[in-house]
Amino acid sequence: MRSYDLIVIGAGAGGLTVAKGAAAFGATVALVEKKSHIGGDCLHYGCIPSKTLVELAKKVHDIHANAKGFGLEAEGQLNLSIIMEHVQDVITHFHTIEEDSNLIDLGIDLYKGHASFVTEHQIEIDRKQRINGKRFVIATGSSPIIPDIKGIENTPHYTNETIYQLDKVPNRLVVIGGGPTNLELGQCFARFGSDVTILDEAKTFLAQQDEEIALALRDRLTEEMSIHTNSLVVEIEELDVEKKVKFLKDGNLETIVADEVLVGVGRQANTSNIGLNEIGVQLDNVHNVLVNPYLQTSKPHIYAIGDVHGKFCFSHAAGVEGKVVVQNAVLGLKKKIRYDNIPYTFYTDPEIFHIGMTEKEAIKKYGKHNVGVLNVQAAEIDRFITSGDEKGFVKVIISKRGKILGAQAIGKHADDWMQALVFAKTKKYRVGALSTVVYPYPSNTGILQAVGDTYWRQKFHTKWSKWMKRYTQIFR
Ligand SMILES: Cc1cc2nc3c(=O)[nH]c(=O)nc-3n(C[C@H](O)[C@H](O)[C@H](O)COP(=O)(O)OP(=O)(O)OC[C@H]3O[C@@H](n4cnc5c(N)ncnc54)[C@H](O)[C@@H]3O)c2cc1C
Ligand SMILES: NC(=O)c1ccc[n+]([C@@H]2O[C@H](COP(=O)([O-])OP(=O)(O)OC[C@H]3O[C@@H](n4cnc5c(N)ncnc54)[C@H](O)[C@@H]3O)[C@@H](O)[C@H]2O)c1
Repeated sequence: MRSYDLIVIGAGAGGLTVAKGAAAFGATVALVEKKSHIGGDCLHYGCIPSKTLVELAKKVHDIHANAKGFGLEAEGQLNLSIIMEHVQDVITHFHTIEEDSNLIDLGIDLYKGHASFVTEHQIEIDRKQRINGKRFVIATGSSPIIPDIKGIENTPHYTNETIYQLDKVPNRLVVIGGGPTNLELGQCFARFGSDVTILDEAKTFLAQQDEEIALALRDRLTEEMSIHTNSLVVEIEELDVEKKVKFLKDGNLETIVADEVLVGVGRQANTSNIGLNEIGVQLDNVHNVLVNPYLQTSKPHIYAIGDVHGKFCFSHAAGVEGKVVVQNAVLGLKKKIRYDNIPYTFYTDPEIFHIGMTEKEAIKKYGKHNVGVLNVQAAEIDRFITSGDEKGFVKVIISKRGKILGAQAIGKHADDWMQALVFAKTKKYRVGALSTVVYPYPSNTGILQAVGDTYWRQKFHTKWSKWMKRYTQIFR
C-alpha cells in the first residue's frame, strides 16, 4: 500500500494550492478528486462561469443602454445558447491550463474517486483502493443548499450548478435567496431580458455588508430587477410549464408566477460520507469542519481549508489557507490564518468591494471616539466623470492614528481600483500613505489618493491647524 507525507482530498481552489506547494517542497503528495475533472466549484460552477456570464451580460446591457443615445437601433432576439457556449469555452480554456498531466509532472499522484477516511491515517478511494498518509488536508468544498420548501422536490428549478444548461432566456425568473450568487446571476438574466424577482427571507439586504454600501447597491439593482426582503418562500408548485411561488412577505401570503426558478440560499459543507464522524473529526452545528487558527481539525494531523470549514468562502481565501497549511503541515511551522487582510468583491454592476472591518464592527470593537471614516465620492474623481461612472463611493475605516481597519467601496471596477489599499493595509501603511504615491491621471485609483488627501486635510484643519498656521507665518 502506498504511503504519502500528505494526502489532499479535493482538487479545487484550496486542494490544488496545497498539493502543488507541498510537492514543490519535496513532500510526497497524493491528491484525490471525486469528479472526472479537477478545478472544483470555482472553475466549473462558481467564479469562472459566473464572471464570464457577468461580462457577457454587461456587453448586452451596454448595447441596449447606449445604442439609442448614439442614434443606433439594437434589435433582435438574444441567443442564450451562444452565451452558454462561450461560458463552456472559457471553462475549457482553463482546463487546458490546469490539466491532470501538469500535476503529474509536478510529482503529485492524482487519484480519481470518492475519498473517505477508514482510519486516522488511511483513506479509501471509491471503496476499492486504500492509501496511507502521515498528514491530510480536507478540501472538499461545499454544495448549494436546497431549502426545505413545500413542493420543491417536484418542481424543476436551477442552482448555480445547473443554470448554465438553460438555452432560452426565461420571460420571468424568480430567484430564491439574495446573496452574492443570486445577485450576480439574477442581474445577468435581467440583462438578457428576463423579468427577475429576488426573494430573500432576511429582513436586511446583504446584512453582512456596510449599511450604506448595501443600500446603494440595492438602489442600483432595483433599477433592473425587483428585490423583496423579509420574504419567506413557503411553497413552489408546477402548473403546466409555469411555476407558482408562494411567499410570506411581512407576514402576508403572496404568489408570483415564474417560467423558471433559481435557488441559491447558501452553501452546505461537503462533510458527509467521508468518514469524519468515524475517525472523530469534529464538526459544528451546521456540519462545517471545526478548525483552529493553524487550520488543524480536532485531529491535529488533519487540516481543513476552503468552503468545507465555511469561515471565508472565496477561492483566493482557500488559496491563502492552502499556503498556510503547506507551511504548517510540510515545513512544521506554526502559521496562523488571518482574514482581516483578505478582500473580496461581489461582481454585480456596480461591484462592491470589502476588506477588514465595517464602520459598525470597528465602532463595536474600539468605541465611537476611536474610529474615523473617510468618505470619497466617485463623482469627485475626474476619471469616473469622464467614463460616466460617478455613482459610487469609498469608505475607509481608520483608527485615531490613521491605521486602516477596513474599507468598503461601490462602483464600476471597484475590484481593480481598490487594490492599492489592499497593499497599504496588508503592509501596515497608515492611510496617509495613500496620498504619498503617484497615480496616473486620470485613473479611477485616484480615488485612493483623494482618501489620503482627505485624511491629511482633516488633520491640518482640525488637530494641527494652529501649529501649521504658526509655522507658515514664521517661515514667511
Ligand atoms: C456562484 C458562485 C460564484 C462564486 N464566485 C466567486 C468569485 O468570484 N470569487 C471568489 O473568490 N469566490 C467565488 N465563489 C466561491 C468559490 O467558488 C469557493 O469559495 C471556492 O471554490 C472554494 O474552494 P474549495 O477548494 O474549498 O472547494 P472547491 O473548489 O469546490 O473544491 C472542492 C473539490 O473537492 C472535491 N470533492 C468533494 N468531496 C470529495 C471526496 N469525498 N473525495 C474526493 N474529492 C472530493 C470536489 O469534487 C471539488 O472538486 C463563488 C461561489 C459560487 C457558488
Ligand atoms: N463574487 C464572489 O466572490 C462570490 C459570488 C458568489 C458567491 N460567493 C461565495 O459563496 C458564498 C455563498 O453565497 P450565496 O449567495 O450562495 O449564499 P449566502 O449564504 O451568501 O446568501 C444566501 C441568501 O439566501 C437567503 N436565504 C436563506 N434561506 C432562504 C430561504 N429559504 N428563502 C429565501 N431566502 C433564503 C439568506 O437570507 C441569504 O441572503 C458567499 O458567502 C461567498 O463567500 C462569492
